Amino acid sequence: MRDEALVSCRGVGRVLTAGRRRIEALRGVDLDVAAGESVAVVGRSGSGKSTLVGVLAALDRPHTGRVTVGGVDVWAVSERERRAVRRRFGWIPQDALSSFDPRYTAGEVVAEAVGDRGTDVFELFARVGLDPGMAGRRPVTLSGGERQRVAIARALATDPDVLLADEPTSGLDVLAQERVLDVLAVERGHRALVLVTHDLRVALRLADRVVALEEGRVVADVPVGGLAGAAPELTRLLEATPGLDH
Ligand SMILES: Nc1ncnc2c1ncn2[C@@H]1O[C@H](COP(=O)(O)OP(=O)(O)OP(=O)(O)O)[C@@H](O)[C@H]1O
Repeated sequence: MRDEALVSCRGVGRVLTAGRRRIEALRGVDLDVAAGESVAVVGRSGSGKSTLVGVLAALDRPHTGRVTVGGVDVWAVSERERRAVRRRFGWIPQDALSSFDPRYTAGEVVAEAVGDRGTDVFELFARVGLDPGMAGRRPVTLSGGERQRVAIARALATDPDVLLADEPTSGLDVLAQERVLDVLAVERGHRALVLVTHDLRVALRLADRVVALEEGRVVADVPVGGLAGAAPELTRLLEATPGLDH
């Protein structure tokens, strides 16, 4: 493990089963994320990106290997200690709406995450570019992009060391995507960011490093500056991304 790694995976494997099918969703994954570092995880559908995020956040237990967060071996400690590890992560799901309690207003969704921390909910709304007047609305009445920004405000409510975003702009129109990316760009560097994306342009804009998965394996782990001429998986993604100069 590099000394500066905040989150570290070594030899991580995770097997999922669907009926009789046994899927090795992750195989021997080694990955380090340093404090304040921004890492994009790319790869085609089913390559294991979401599974990796669940393992990084200490939510899902790997079947092989080890995950450490801040030097804590996540699955070797008590459940209580693991919960403390989980609080270091802020989770921005792909589908914000289904992650909200339907009984809550947008403000209540964020207030619940704030808990007794004393952070101002309206300030969090302003930070993600939402009119504080929206706090009284039910998320179902908000646009997709606004909901996603509520999810970011909720993730920021705990002042996490790591923001985990799983396809945070999927299904949004271009303008809404831009707004979400702008909000994440402000957080970049202040805390670590692990961003799952299909879109290499998003990776180039927000990440310091790009990690590519293929069939559960890390096939490339390169600084953004060194993308051109990198591993074949990345080259294919670059070629498949329209409008990219490379
Ligand atoms: N709950 C589950 N039960 C069984 N298999 C699963 C489950 N979730 C995912 N898988 C399988 O595990 C593999 C990795 O899935 P994962 O969702 O991590 O990929 P992904 O790269 O995030 O895909 P996508 O880009 O489509 O979200 C895939 O083959 C998927 O079909």
